[in-house]
Amino acid sequence: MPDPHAPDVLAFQNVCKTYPGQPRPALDDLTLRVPRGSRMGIIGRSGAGKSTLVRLLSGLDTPDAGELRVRGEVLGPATRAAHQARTGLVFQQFNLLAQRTVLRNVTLPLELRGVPRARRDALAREQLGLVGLGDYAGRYPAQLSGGQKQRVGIARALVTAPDLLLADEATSALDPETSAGILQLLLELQRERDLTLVIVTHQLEVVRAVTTHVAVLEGGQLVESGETGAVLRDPRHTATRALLDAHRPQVTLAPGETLRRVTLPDLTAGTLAALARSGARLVQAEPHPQGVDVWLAAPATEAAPQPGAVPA
Ligand SMILES: Nc1ncnc2c1ncn2[C@@H]1O[C@H](COP(=O)(O)OP(=O)(O)OP(=O)(O)O)[C@@H](O)[C@H]1O
Repeated sequence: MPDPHAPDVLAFQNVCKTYPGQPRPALDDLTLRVPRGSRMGIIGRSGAGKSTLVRLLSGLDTPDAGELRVRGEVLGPATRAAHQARTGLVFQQFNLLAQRTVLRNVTLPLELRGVPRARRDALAREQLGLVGLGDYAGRYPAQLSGGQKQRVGIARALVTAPDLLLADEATSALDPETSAGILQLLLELQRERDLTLVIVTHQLEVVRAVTTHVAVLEGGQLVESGETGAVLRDPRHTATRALLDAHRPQVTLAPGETLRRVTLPDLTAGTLAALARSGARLVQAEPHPQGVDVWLAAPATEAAPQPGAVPA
């Protein structure tokens, strides 16, 4: 669990950013704290300002106004290089160099820092082992699956031993199963190394599976933030509710089908309303690691069969 008394690792204070020629700010007076050791999810619809927030966090871009503090220091020209040295980045499209082997992709950040070859090879091999790719050092990116490419991306991000990891849509290009493996890996590495993880995603299941805290952006503004469970259970802002509604499962029972078991993310009023709209009737619910397992019955069913009598 993150220590509630630890100093925030990141603090945005009234941060504004407008891109040249744009009528509206991409970030508008953003104030947000990311506790050390937490896993912060940044969500919001397209254009809400998520990638801009990551660009500022990574030191790739600067705010027009306001202040960004990292580990207690204002991020600026004097501190940027040191901040970037302690920050790992994982991208949606992996950003591997095609002409380099897996090993040489992972050693790249160490090369840029002048680490001697034997040392950087040893560190990179160690990282590759940790992400499950110990035998892939000599391969090229084109010879890897999407999930393997992302593992290389994670090894490269962590080879410099950062204490902050920024993941921008790290699993959006992957299928659900591969995605789950990558999230599990991120979770394990975050815990083992006591990393602070900031994860930008449009996938609500990623927020649910991985994050301790969540911040919701809308039109460049922070409209809601807090512990993930609380925000998802009881969303206060219409933008958060709209994001949750967009992810609610649409359950339609086939003609003749009387009962079906499905896993729902939660049983909040929004989910129940979505179920009511779909016409399905909730028969029974029980906890499930990813939410709630529910048995749904068609509305026309006179006497719904008992769940235990129906094969799952
Ligand atoms: N380089 C740029 N030049 C001009 N405008 C930009 C630039 N990058 C982003 N914007 C604008 O800033 C706003 C926020 O964009 P940003 O990419 O941060 O949103 P986002 O939440 O990451 O969106 P998405 O989920 O689609 O990636 C948008 O209105 C976008 O059009």
